[in-house]
Amino acid sequence: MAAAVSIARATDSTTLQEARSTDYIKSRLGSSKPAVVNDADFKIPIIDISPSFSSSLAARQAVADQIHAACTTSGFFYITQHGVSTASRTGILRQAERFFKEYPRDKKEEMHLRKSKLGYGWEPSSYTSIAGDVESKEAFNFGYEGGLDREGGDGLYRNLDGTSECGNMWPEEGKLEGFYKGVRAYYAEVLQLSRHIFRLFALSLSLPENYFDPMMTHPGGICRLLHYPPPTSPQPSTASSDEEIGLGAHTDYECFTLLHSSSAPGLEILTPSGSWHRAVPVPGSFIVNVADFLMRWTNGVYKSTIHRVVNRGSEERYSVPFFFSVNYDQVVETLETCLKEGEESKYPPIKAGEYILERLNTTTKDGKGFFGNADVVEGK
Ligand SMILES: O=C(O)CCC(=O)C(=O)O
Ligand SMILES: [Fe+2]
Repeated sequence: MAAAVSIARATDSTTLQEARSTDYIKSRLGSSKPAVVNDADFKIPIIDISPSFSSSLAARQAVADQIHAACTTSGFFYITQHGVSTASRTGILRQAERFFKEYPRDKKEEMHLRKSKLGYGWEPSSYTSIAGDVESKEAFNFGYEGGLDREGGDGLYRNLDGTSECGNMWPEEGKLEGFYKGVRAYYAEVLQLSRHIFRLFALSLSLPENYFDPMMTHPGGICRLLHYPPPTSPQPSTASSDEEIGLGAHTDYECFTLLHSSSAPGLEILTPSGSWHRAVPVPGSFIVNVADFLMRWTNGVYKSTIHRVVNRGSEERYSVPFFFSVNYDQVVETLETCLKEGEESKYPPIKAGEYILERLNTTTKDGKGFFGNADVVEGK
């Protein structure tokens, strides 16, 4: 991989109209023949990653090989025996529920998304829309800050837009006691786990295990608390054209996502034939999915698969995706080892933070972002 690249255009821009169509999302995922040609090959394996904590390289490689198989087919897999404590996992879901149910509405308004240049803060349902649907989700978003990282970085962390002041907005401690403590305990653990998994991704691509280490010295990691209320009317048990969408069809933008959720299902993954596969929560696991950077590094060999959320049941669904990125000032460009003789990269180089911010901004009505934008309400 070239050490320095000059980028004529910072990103391969997404226009608002383009960003609203599933066909467009698909087109962003490359045009080469997919490794999976039918749904029968589409698997979401459950991978016990305990051997990856072994001192034996062969044991770590064996886990990485299972990751490789998942990433080249569905782009999704569950991980178990990952080491993140039950206390943190239970704690973050409890804090999510408290925030959505107990934190006063006027206080939520004070930390509204439109006050953030970075997509952080309170995101009321329907304020944003990823694919033009009216979405039932309500969210709270926050990013990396030193206090959330047990290992500490190299001190060079920069926001998505290159600025350096902390952009997070937190609920008032007196009004939601213990919220930050619960969030920090969880974030610190999933950040550490993500660093570990990123090394497994390197092994999975036959790269040295520490290949990506210089790219995660001050990594970005956006964490999202999400609430999907039960639908207002009974939903079909399988996909139809008129369901109440929790979160519209999309791919994730970063390296990979670690998803933790309550027991209510909702995540649906687009299969090669175009049907929606329901990924039920497996107790104690995380769902891991390949996101766009890994797709771009591998020239599409690793699948950044379209997914969405529909709550079809009668329970509230809470979920907590953690979007692990490389350093936001890192350029992501196709790995030479992933290009066959004479093959061209399908993806121009991009700067990590700029790409993520641009894609986040397309979830607003005018495509220009949340900041200062009072009128972003979506709906068809
Ligand atoms: O809530 C979920 O289950 C998935 C959320 C998701 O896909 C996202 O926020 O990117
Ligand atoms: Fe997602």
